[in-house]
Amino acid sequence: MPNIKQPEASHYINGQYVEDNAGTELVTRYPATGEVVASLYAATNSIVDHALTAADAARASWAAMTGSERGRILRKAADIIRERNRELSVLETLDTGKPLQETLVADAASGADCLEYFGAIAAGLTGEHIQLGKDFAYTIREPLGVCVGIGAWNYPIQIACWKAAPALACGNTLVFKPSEMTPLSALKLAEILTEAGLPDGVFNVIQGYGETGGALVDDSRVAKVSLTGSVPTGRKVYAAAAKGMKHVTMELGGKSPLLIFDDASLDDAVSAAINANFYSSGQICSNGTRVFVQKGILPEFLARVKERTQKAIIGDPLDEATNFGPMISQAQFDITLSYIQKGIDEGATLVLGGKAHHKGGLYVEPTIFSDVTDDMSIAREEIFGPVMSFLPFDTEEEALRRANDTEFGLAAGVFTSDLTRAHRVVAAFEAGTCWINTYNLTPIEMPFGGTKASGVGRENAKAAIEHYSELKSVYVGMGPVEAAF
Ligand SMILES: NC(=O)c1ccc[n+]([C@@H]2O[C@H](COP(=O)([O-])OP(=O)(O)OC[C@H]3O[C@@H](n4cnc5c(N)ncnc54)[C@H](O)[C@@H]3O)[C@@H](O)[C@H]2O)c1
Ligand SMILES: O=CCc1c[nH]c2ccc(O)cc12
Repeated sequence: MPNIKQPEASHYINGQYVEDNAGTELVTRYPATGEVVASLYAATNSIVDHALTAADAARASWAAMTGSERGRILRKAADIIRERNRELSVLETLDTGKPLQETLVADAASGADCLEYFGAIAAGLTGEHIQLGKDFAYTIREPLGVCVGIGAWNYPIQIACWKAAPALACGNTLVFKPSEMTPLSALKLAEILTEAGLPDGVFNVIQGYGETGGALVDDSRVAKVSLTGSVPTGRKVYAAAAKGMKHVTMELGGKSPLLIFDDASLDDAVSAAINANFYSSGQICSNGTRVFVQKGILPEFLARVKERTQKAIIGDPLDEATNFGPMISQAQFDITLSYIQKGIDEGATLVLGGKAHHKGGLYVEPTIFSDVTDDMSIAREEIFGPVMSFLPFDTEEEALRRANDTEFGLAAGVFTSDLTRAHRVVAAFEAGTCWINTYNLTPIEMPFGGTKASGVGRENAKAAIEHYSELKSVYVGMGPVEAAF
């Protein structure tokens, strides 16, 4: 493991590192070997208050700057992230265990894209003029105030940027709490934003477990909460935010369907099914883990997926040849293996994998099940691990009914060469993000988010602006004012 410089302290508030070693210790380990990467402390009440006080104090002057001024800082931060992509990617690999081959292209890079995108549109965030005869109205687009971001562990810097960039572009300030399992890259983002010229207090990072997140959500100074996490956490955070009538964005879990029709380009569909289940060792919220395949092509499709999956290079995530890494944590490793056992016990056929990988560490083999039925646990519950389930279907109507028969609604995909069918199917999907003849592409220019239990609101694209600002309506009477008496 490369020697990484320990962060100067656990938290970043008001443009500088801050420590309070009265907090609970928070140790982050390299999932490939269990070696300690860094040792930090969770926020005490005083750190939570310090961060919120800083964000509240910075609010007025940040909101008073022009969009162009704010945008310039975000774009500069994007440039610095790109210059330091390798260093940030190594850090992300150490924290998450994801292959460097992935983090070099998907994590900080997506964060930079996001800062650049919102940096570019910041100057154009305006209200509108509404002519009403001789009277008129106009709207003023205002920031919400102090926002709180709470992150999951699978895409730490990407999640921090997907929240910070739109929040800051709209003139809000932010306190971000990364997942307790991946605390490091958000601190680097804070350093970079300061270097890019961000005024102190506008972006703050504090570490902690769920209770720190809870303390942030409950604070009366907070106007908005954006959570990326599981559905059970989402329910708690949404309920707590509702007490204070706060705005929310909820980016939660999923059990997304991927429908492969018999007229699909099989090579493309096989690649998509592999990406949709094994990229990041299956630890992606929008993964297409229920792969519905039309009966006629199922044997060949399954054979091709199996053959290609056997070529996965499982190894040290820091080796750029590795394309399949360990699970993030012992808990995620145990959960995944227990679902695999449930799959076997409930009668699915294990086609490939199914075991802890012989290399040791927290590796679970890429696993494929066929003969999966809709009622099985592996077809109903989010696993968040490398477990692909094949479900055969006969007709479009049947596939759609079964695809939608879930509490989740994050994402869905369809492979077919029949364009009419493709659009008909996505129109019927109960999911916030859909793909036709591809899967899991999440460019910043496209809104991302879920319906049903998978979430509320959208990240990225212009849609995110509506979730980080609100409109004040102003009616202008040009006279005279008439009254009944
Ligand atoms: N929709 C998306 O964009 C998206 C992206 C990535 C991950 N996810 C989902 O995230 C989950 C995996 O991440 P995880 O295990 O870190 O999720 P999690 O729900 O356990 O934790 C997420 C974050 O919430 C915090 N938290 C926990 N309890 C809290 C509480 N009561 N109040 C405030 N904060 C609290 C945690 O400390 C962590 O920072 C999966 O379900 C996955 O699908 C969703
Ligand atoms: O889980 C994090 C966000 C996300 C959802 N789908 C994808 C696909 C590829 C990524 O790099 C990130 C994500």
